Amino acid sequence: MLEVKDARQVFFPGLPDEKVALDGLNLTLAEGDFATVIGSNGAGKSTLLNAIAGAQRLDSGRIVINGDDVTQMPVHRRANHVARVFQDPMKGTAASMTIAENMLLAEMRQSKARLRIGLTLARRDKYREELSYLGLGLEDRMDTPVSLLSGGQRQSLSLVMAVSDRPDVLLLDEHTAALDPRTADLVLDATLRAVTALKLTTLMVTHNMQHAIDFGNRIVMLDAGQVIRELSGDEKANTSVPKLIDYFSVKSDRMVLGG
Ligand SMILES: Nc1ncnc2c1ncn2[C@@H]1O[C@H](COP(=O)(O)OP(=O)(O)OP(=O)(O)O)[C@@H](O)[C@H]1O
Repeated sequence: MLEVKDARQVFFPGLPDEKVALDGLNLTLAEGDFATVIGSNGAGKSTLLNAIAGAQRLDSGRIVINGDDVTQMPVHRRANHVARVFQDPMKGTAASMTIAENMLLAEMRQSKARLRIGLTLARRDKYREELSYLGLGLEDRMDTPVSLLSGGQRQSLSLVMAVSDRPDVLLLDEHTAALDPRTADLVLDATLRAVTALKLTTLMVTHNMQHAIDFGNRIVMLDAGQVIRELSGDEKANTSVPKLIDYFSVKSDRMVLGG
């Protein structure tokens, strides 16, 4: 379960270019919820993910994961709870290391217990099996340096690494935005399979409204650092891209009119 309580984050406070990125944002995801997060540029999506991952300390408010208050927990300790896949395929993996070495690194980082370092046969078997679920043949290229993989293969590897230790919360930060449509679909398929099989509590930021509708069980709409609307159940099932766009324009009209 993920709870974001009264999260507030202001950049350059008191200065002329002050930016209120999170304005008392509240959000609760139950265990296994898969929420897509949409909002216009500057709505606060990345700041929200940074706050949950610990990359950014909140000015005020709290982040609670499975009942543990992690607000003050540094990013490296939060890696036991939170996994993240970024938009840039170059960001989640180490280019000069092989696929297997990258997976070992991820395992060491996420592990809740102290692990013995080393690419044992047992580990290689486990990695091979995890990679095989992608259906990309990466399990036969475990000693290939990651620099030789395509963006889509690299992003798929990032996903496998992120979910391998079943994180309490999975953050997907526009993780298919930099891929061509066919590869994006492959990575999204793999995402859906992993999130469903492992029942992961997931937040997926996307600028693609159709993806926001097609994936997950909830849609979270952000505007000006707040959740302005959430859709789930029948409301989500019956929504459409024009309806989502309408919700945003209604909100902007209100803001313009000061309502
Ligand atoms: N490190 C920073 N320093 C200063 N201002 C920032 C910083 N990060 C974000 N902001 C500001 O905070 C606000 C929210 O930004 P954020 O990146 O969270 O929005 P977003 O919804 O992810 O936007 P986008 O869709 O463009 O990625 C914006 O006004 C942005 O300019």
